[in-house]
Amino acid sequence: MNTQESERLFARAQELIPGGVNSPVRAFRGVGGTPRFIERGAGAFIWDADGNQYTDYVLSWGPLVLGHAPEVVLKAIAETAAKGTSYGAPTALENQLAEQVVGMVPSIEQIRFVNSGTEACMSALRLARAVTGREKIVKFSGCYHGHADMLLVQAGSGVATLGLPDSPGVPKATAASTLTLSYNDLEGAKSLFAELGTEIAAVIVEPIAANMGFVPPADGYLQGLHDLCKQHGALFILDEVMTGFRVSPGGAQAYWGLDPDITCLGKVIGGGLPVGAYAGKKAIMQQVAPAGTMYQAGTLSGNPLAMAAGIATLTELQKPGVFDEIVQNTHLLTQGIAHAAAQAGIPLQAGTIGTMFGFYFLKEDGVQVTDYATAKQYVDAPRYATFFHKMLERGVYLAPSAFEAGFVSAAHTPEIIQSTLDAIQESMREL
Ligand SMILES: Cc1ncc(COP(=O)(O)O)c(C=O)c1O
Ligand SMILES: N[C@H](C=O)CCC(=O)O
Repeated sequence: MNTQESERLFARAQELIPGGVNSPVRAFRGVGGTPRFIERGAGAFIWDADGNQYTDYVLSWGPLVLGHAPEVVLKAIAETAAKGTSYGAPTALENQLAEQVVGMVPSIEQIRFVNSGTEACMSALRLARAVTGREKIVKFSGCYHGHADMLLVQAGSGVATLGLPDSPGVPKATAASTLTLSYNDLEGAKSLFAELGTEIAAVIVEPIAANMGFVPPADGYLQGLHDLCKQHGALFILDEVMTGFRVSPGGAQAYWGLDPDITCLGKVIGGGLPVGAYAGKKAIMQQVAPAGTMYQAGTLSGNPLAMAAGIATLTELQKPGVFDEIVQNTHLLTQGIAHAAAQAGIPLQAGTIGTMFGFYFLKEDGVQVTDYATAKQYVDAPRYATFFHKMLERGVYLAPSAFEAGFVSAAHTPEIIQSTLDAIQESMREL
């Protein structure tokens, strides 16, 4: 495979941009080699600067649930852009996307749009602190909620991939108000609340821990966390930036029957443009300025192009059969991955919920990853790196890290999935 142009672009990028990338996970540090510079995408495929074609299971890290460059989204963006790109004043499009989200996601009564998942989580926590008058927050090791100071504590995603310490630059006092627990350990949460319950403003959790690979919640775990919050007067924040409109059209909360106080959204809600949102019960959201006193703002928040892309994406996703078909194809893929590993005699843990999936190469049989500690202990990251490159050579683009999830889109047909499975079988046989 010729990658000369990507290599040339990467060399220049490293002179201009730290590490050559504008978000660390893109740099291939977890798997080695040169990141591919992408020139275009269509449907399930992307093409790099050297003209190589890949079936894409990263999909811009989740947002592209309809695949690359879907006509409905491009048309909505073009029609909106023809009228202007930003006004810094309200538009009907914001109402329209808000109506859609309120209609789709069970717990949401009001929503505030921002520009990224980071902003959504950061603002949700400020709101929780404002509402409760408390300062401490609880997060889970290996979960990632963006890069706001108080959330860069035992974080997942690139922080986990690069094995970084908690980031320099985060004030000690800020980090001190973030308490961390192990994901899936309800007893640990109970002990913490028994000790510090009156000081805790909120628990923030990824419903599926998908920034340390793919770790589903144990039965009753998420509801158990919410019950603890209720008992102690803390708010329960569900970070659905990744799971929103992916685990089900109503997100993980609809899938598991949860009723969070605040929900964080991002990725799919912007249809591939930069959008995030925090949302929840009206009584809580009414504390946000100018309805209330908790301040949060944004020059480009509710940007018309982004709103139009989000509306088009969610409209398409709600058409009969569209979501279910993606789910079926995601299952097909995950079953095939597990089957290929079994045939090759490779210890593997694979999982899928909705349109998300993930798999770990394990160091031994009979172990299971349930949290960040077991992910670090049991996952064979070097084997994933070898596999990743074999797949890349065969034209399949997976997440360049053993600790990230995968995504399927409406453009991934059973035929495309089958050709990926053929590549998986061949690659696993060579491991
Ligand atoms: C669960 C979760 N929350 C928050 C974020 C932060 O979103 P963004 O990268 O848009 O700031 C991400 C992804 O990056 C995420 O996966
Ligand atoms: N795992 C991250 C988000 O889900 C990857 C996106 C990024 O940080 O660039």
